[in-house]
Amino acid sequence: MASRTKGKTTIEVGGDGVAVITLINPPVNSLSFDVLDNLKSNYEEALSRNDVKAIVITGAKGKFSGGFDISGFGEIQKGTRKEPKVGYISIDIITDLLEAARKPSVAAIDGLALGGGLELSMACHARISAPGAQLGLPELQLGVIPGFGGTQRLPRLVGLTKALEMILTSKPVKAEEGHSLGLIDAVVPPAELLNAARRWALDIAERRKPWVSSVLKTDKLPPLGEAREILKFAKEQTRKQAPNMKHPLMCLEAVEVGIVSGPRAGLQKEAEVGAQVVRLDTTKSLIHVFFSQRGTSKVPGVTDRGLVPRKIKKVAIIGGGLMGSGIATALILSNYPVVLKEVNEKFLEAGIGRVKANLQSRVKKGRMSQEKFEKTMSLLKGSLDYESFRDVDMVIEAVIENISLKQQIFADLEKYCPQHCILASNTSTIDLNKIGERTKSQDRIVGAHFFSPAHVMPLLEIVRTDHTSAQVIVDLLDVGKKIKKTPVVVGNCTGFAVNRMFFPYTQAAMFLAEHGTDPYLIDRAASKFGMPMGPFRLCDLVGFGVAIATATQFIENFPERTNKSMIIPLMQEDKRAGEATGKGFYLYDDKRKAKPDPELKKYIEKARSMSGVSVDPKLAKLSEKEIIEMMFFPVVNEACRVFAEGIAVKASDLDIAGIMGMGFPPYRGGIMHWADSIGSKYIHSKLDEWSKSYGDFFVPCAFLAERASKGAPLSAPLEQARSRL
Ligand SMILES: C[C@H](O)CC(=O)SCCNC(=O)CCNC(=O)[C@H](O)C(C)(C)COP(=O)(O)OP(=O)(O)OC[C@H]1O[C@@H](n2cnc3c(N)ncnc32)[C@H](O)[C@@H]1OP(=O)(O)O
Repeated sequence: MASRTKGKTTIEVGGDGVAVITLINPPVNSLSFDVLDNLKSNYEEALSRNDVKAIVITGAKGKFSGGFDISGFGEIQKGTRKEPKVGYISIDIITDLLEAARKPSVAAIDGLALGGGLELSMACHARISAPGAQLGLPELQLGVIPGFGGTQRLPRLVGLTKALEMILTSKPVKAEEGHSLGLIDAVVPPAELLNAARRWALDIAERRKPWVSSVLKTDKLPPLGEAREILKFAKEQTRKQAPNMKHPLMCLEAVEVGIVSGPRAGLQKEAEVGAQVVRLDTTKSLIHVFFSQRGTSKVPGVTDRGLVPRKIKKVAIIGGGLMGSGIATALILSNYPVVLKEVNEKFLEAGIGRVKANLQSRVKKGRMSQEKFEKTMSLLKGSLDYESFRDVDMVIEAVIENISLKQQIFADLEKYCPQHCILASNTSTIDLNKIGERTKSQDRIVGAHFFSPAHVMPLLEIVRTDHTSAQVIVDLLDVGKKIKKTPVVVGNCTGFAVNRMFFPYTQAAMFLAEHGTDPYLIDRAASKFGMPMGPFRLCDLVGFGVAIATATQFIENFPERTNKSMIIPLMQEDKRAGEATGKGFYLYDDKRKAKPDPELKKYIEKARSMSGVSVDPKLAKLSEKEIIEMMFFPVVNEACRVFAEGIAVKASDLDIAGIMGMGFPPYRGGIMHWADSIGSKYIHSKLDEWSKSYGDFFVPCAFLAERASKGAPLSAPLEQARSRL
């Protein structure tokens, strides 16, 4: 059992005969076991008291509930909490005690009702909401299923198709949409919420309003044949979109049982499936990702010092290329006024044009109104000089990767920007100490490494040097959150965390191709493993220019463990440089669809002969599992180095960096979490074996060797405070 209580509920009975039960468990009133125990006692009290005619359930401080306390799943997985009897919460408490009670209840929803929170409200006999509240069942995203009756009640309230959409996408709807769907009975201003809910509850008690048990509704359900077709289609889509996960299909089974055999059988099935999914590896990984993602903005020695983020009122961006314009888009979308500086009118116009195009694509997709487009664009000003930099609070430099150019820019910035201004660079490879060499402002120099396209990709690497002040990091963490990025704070080194960890991924792929493994098989194996695309398709997407520039940095900085391959340079000589040129490892049609190219063999054979490599019969016949190991164990090896060097504060930060920056499948929990699921001993032994046959690229690092010798997890914190940060 958990040692301290987490959250509670209170009950207050008014003169009108309404008992108001309030969920209290900051910050999101999650439904911990303690809250649920209290809720049960308060409900029983309300039902037994003669002065109570009806019940209202609400959440403290403007939030109904963020759902079941997710850490409870972790406790069950680790065995530190005894699992409640199957169906105890969803059937015994929520259905038989709450919904079947002889006194009506109304949910008064403000802020959010997610997961178990929405499910609890659906068991009430009506739901009143404040405008804008978020309503959703995001459980699948966490690897679990709606387990408090959501698989049964949501289809009965909003119809099967809409319910499946909400469950399968995990996307919430706003209260207003919920109202039109039939999920919410009335939307009222926040100040009137509680009184409106009290009146509604009394109206039900006195039969002036209908007494609806959602679980017994049938009017929104399609006829059985149609329902089976809808479910069949949903299952097919799910198998296609989430082939490596079991829980979405298990969830659909619970929905199906409810429709075919009735809600009681459905609730029972949901409870059984709910208990099973908690033990799945994919679920453990997704829950790890939930907490790790929130953990990235907790940086020891920085965020625990009571520093308050300063207000960033205006930001300047230098360079309106792909990155600069993407960063500008991300900032204006979150209401930051931005000055975009370029070297001449033509480039400036092109940069502003790119921002415009980014926003226009939202308007086209119906995700932004024309009015909002104009308002957002009005936050962007162009400039050809530094005059407008005199009142900016932050500058982000996003020019080409040229050290002396960057040094000049930072020296200029020091002259023109106010003393408090944060001086950030979006460099992906260059040492920040070198960039700031010609200034005396080292404490306010920081890396703000965005991933392309910057207004879409969710990761922001915040790179600090030994001199960057904690205040600057706190400020940038706050900006990151405001522009809806997941920030990860990392140390200064070539490639920082993401590029450095994942460089061996492409390196290993080139090595295998040169030694006889089919590149298209490699890409297929990577996609099946869960990567958004394989390494060769990725090289085509980023373009060979970028691939060669990055490789050069790595070869210079880590010569002992880089595998030099001529495949890409040879293709580039022939003007095939990736998707932008219509061909690279693949051929591309007008719709950018990739098709394998038989000509590729020619380049690989030539590269092979230039490097004096011959086909290795063993490597030419690798299974998909072996391909994955040979590509990802070197990634694990580099991640270990990054961790051991203190470039990342926590192993879980590397998990998030890889998931958000490279698309490593979240249901594998991130690179370090995945490695630990395999075991340091096995990974070490494989790398060791390959290094003996194939050279230094595979040599396991000292950190990995040490952990393997002890059988210790790779993600365990460093024993000594060796962090450079
Ligand atoms: C049986 C049931 O069907 C199963 C369930 O209900 S599973 C739970 C379903 N609910 C969810 O998936 C919602 C998860 N939470 C969220 O999406 C977001 O936290 C939110 C939209 C509620 C709020 O977002 P935001 O304001 O950005 O705050 P965010 O930083 O994410 O969370 C604030 C804190 O609340 C915690 N938290 C949020 N939801 C939680 C939950 N359901 N359980 C436990 N902790 C939760 C976060 O871990 C974080 O803690 P920290 O401050 O110590 O890092």
